Amino acid sequence: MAKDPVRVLVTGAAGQIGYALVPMIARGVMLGADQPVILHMLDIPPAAEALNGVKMELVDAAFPLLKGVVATTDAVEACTGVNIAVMVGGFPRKEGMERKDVMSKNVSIYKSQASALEKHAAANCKVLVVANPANTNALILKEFAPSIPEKNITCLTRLDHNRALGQISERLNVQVSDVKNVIIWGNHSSTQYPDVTHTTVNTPAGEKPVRELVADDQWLNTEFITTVQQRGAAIIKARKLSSALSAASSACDHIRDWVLGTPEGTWVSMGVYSDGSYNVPSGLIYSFPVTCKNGEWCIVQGLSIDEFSRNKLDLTAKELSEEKDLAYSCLS
Ligand SMILES: NC(=O)c1ccc[n+]([C@@H]2O[C@H](COP(=O)([O-])OP(=O)(O)OC[C@H]3O[C@@H](n4cnc5c(N)ncnc54)[C@H](O)[C@@H]3O)[C@@H](O)[C@H]2O)c1
Ligand SMILES: O=C(O)C[C@H](O)C(=O)O
Repeated sequence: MAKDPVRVLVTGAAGQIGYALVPMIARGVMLGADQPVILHMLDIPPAAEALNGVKMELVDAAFPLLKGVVATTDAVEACTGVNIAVMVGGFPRKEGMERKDVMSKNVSIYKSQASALEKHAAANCKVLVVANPANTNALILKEFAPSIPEKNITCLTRLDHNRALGQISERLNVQVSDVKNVIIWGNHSSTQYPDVTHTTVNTPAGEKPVRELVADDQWLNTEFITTVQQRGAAIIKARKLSSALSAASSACDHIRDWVLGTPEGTWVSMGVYSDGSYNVPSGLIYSFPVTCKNGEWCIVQGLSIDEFSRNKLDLTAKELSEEKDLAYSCLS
């Protein structure tokens, strides 16, 4: 029997990530090749004509799984009945701007959209915040939508996770699909900590630790980390636009694994509400290693944290606490 369609909201759908993301969702990349979808696309009035153009293209592409499209500038109409909300709408970082510069523009958007989601989304709607500052926008959304369970509000650090996998794959000249269990700790910013302590590579001789195969701790502890931390800025410098196809693809990975589950023995990185695990202060949206099953994520427990890692976990937590204070000062 055919499945009922799932309603997926994409905010900022007329923007560049939106343009890459909506066809992926309509093709089944996010929820599976047997899952029909109804797309809800929200943007602001100046982008209404462009949004309508995206809707026209979705019709023209004749996606078999796409059972309907709502394209609107009305947040209530956009949020009504949605099962999944991918929050991309906002003001992107331009060359030379720090993420903090975009804070005040974006947190007020997330405060108002929190109310629309809380009142009109389907019960148990899963929320993924992509727009920067992603962790802090997600935290504001959580705080101003108190009836949405905190487990349902997450932010995107899967792009950073995938970037780390990509760097290891290039360095070792192995398939990216053979590398697993990197961790992105903390903020989706240049203080994030890409950690390969527990990362392995599938080789003809079995699974091997990345540290053993790379055999260059100096590179892993310096250049590898900064390359992943600065990758967003490097893309902006090269494209004069922030990353879009990789962000869209990683957003699909994030929701797919959350809804359909992570493969046995594999974890992924998600920005989730901290509960004090790994002595990260509670009350932040912080990226942790998680496994997912039956539509629920769970922080991987018991991983060893050495002194080098501890300092990096604390540094990015400190930045998130400061961002939280700044966000509240922007809102007051
Ligand atoms: N977390 C990540 O890994 C990651 C990666 C890349 C980009 N980003 C962030 O994603 C966001 C979107 O990037 P982009 O390149 O698509 O930007 P973009 O400017 O191309 O698109 C943003 C869209 O949001 C719309 N918008 C603005 N305010 C809105 C509102 N109140 N409601 C609905 N829509 C609104 C704009 O009109 C625009 O169409 C940016 O904040 C960017 O920094 C995050
Ligand atoms: O760094 C940015 O502002 C862009 C985006 O978050 C990215 O990681 O590519």
